[in-house]
Amino acid sequence: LYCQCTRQKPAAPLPPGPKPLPILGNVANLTSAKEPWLLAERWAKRYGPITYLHVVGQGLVFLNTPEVALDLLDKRGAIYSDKPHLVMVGELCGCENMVAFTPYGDQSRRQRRLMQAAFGSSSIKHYQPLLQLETKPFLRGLLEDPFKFQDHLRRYAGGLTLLVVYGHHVKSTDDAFLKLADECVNILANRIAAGGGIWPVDVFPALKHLPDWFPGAGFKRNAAIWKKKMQVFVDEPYAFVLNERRKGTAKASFVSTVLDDMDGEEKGLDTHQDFDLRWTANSMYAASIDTTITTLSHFILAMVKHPLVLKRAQAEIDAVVGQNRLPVFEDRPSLPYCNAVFTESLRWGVPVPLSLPHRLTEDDIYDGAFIPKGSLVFANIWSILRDETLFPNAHAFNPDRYLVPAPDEETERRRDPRSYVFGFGRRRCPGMHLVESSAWLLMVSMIATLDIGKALDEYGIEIEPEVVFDNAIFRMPRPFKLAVRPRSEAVLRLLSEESLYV
Ligand code: HEM
Repeated sequence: LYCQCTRQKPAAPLPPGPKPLPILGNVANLTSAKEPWLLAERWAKRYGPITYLHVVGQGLVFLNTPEVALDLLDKRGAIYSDKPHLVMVGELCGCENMVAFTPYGDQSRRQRRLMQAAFGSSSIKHYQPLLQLETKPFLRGLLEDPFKFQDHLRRYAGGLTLLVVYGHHVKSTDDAFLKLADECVNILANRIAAGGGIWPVDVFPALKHLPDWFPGAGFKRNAAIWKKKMQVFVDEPYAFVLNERRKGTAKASFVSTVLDDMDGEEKGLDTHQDFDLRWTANSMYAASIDTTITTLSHFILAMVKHPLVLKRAQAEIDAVVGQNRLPVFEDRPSLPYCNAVFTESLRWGVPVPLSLPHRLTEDDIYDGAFIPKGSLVFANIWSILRDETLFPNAHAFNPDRYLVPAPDEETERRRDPRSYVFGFGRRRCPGMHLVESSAWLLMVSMIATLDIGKALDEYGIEIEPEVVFDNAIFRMPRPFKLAVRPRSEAVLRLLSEESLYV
């Protein structure tokens, strides 16, 4: 089949996969999938560690075990780190400079160096006081209107990211940057990248030469509007930091840290660096919102479904922290059960189940199978985190699985979901150290202050949360019903006090 699309003769058989139709390939297999990761899991069970299929000649490869994902995406990272070249998303909407879409090369390496410098594990402690600022407003919002928990999470993730990336403190939902950011993330997720970001112009690139007024060229007119909006979102918060620095009032943030480091250099910022920094900062924002909402929604869902886990975690917090203050990072080593709940939430939720696709830049042979250049390669994180040998009774939410010490370091690494949930290789999530602090803090703060459980219907009968997934990239549950109550009067008093951290 590969020979239908290229005149080259494959050097070995392609990896196994579902039988394709002539020319169209596996279009039918994919379009019917609501939760594509379930389909990928079925193929993994049937065909083994690597699955291959194609859609109109475009190869799609799923890597279904940790070994294969590490061997290819990590060890052969030099050829497995490019991104799909998308005409609509990249060229026409101007997102080609966003980190998650940047082709592999000098630009992507420069962007990742910036993120590593500012968001590497050793830098995160500088942001920890900022992370505490957004906790109380979130908890208050959740108590006021529990059904809107995802709106509160969106506001929380937005506020936190503006703070950490640009040092901008959001004080109300009318905040201009927050509104701009919300609008742009919405355009990106629900307009530009809806349907996986593939548009007819990606299949037939000649369409981009249609005149804007031409019938059917509406996508070009929309792209021009969206591109302009995204540029404002890239420039305005960045200009805010430059201005704050001129006034001497800038807070520590991703942008200010990078600029401070560059001040030491003789020439200051050249145009390249300036361009890289403003786009990299913007990418951090876009990448953090849906991932954070998804991760924390799964934690809340787990608490609704498992009241005994919540009780046990609360008892641990009461013993270590008491009820007169919120947990802080220094408490973390004394909270092993809460840490296990956090780890299990990452595993059970699988926020980005098929990771983001990497594009293979050279033909490759692995374990006797031929993987063609240009294939889009997906790490099947979902199947790895539901693997019964790694995680017995894998569908159950069970923090206890981490409480028995692992016999050795290798087992410890293999059973830690962090080895997988953030992807693999040179495009691995650069926000993972931030999440490790921010999501942990929010989870333990919820555990410390709130009773989270099932909502009751008009007859006082508990409503089982209905769990539905609509998004093909993020495993974000549709908002479900729940009940949230303060654990005590003391909690209410604590939450009404303003934060004094900054
Ligand atoms: C629990 C929350 C999160 C999860 C599960 C997650 C997961 C992922 C995954 C699976 C990828 C694809 C990696 C790959 O291609 O191999 C990714 C990429 C990325 N993530 Fe995250 N992420 C989270 C939060 C964040 C946050 C908070 C930020 C920013 C502050 C962020 C920034 C990024 C960026 C910029 C990329 C693109 C990297 C590249 O292509 O080089 N993520 N993330």
